[in-house]
Amino acid sequence: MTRKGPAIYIKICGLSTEASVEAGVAAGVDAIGFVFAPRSVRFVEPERAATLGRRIPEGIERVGVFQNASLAEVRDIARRARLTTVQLHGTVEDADVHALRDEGLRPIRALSAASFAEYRASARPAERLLLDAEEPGAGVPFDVTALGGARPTGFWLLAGGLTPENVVERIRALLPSGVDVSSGVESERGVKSLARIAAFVDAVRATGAEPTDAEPAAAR
Ligand SMILES: O=C(O)c1ccccc1NCC(=O)[C@H](O)[C@H](O)COP(=O)(O)O
Repeated sequence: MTRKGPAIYIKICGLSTEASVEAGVAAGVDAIGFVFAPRSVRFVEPERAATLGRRIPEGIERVGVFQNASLAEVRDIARRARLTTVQLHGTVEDADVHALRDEGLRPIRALSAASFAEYRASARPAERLLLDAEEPGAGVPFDVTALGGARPTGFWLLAGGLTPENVVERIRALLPSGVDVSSGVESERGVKSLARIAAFVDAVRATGAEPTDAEPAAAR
């Protein structure tokens, strides 16, 4: 793959320390994610995320990760954590996505690869998507055949079990606009490895790959 346009978008997720945020920024990521799912080992309080977010330069998205959260909860945490972006797992109402977008947040709808066919058949307007394994944040890649040969037509992130070792192969197989990683850049569950963050970003950038689809203008 030779680079002809902008680089593949990279999001590192589940950060909770200054050192890991600084490692992501230094490596040149496009987005840093904070997990607000209460039972997650990676959960951070919104105020802690706001403090960490002060180390993130403008232009890098500060993403809040939610699972089955109400619109009121997402709004409240987005304000307290100073988020630019919300990543919505679980049951997600279309009206909530539209409302959050209208309020200036940048929603990413997370779908399991297995549910993508049903989503695609619903012919919704363009929105940013993340295709993930059945259990988010578990470090397990999804079976590519679950997509039935289809893939999103707009901006979309590939997630689920990515690592510095497999990300190039997964990009080549699925041609996403960007990639999202959490477990694969950890030394143990919930503990980010600064060396693996750098190795992951280096591996993606070394492909010279360009995103396959532009981000929908309405989502910018
Ligand atoms: O990280 C969690 O514990 C988590 C909990 C609930 C919903 C989402 C969660 N994480 C999302 C992510 O970390 C990533 O967006 C994605 O699932 C990739 O995770 P991984 O397979 O660990 O790289």
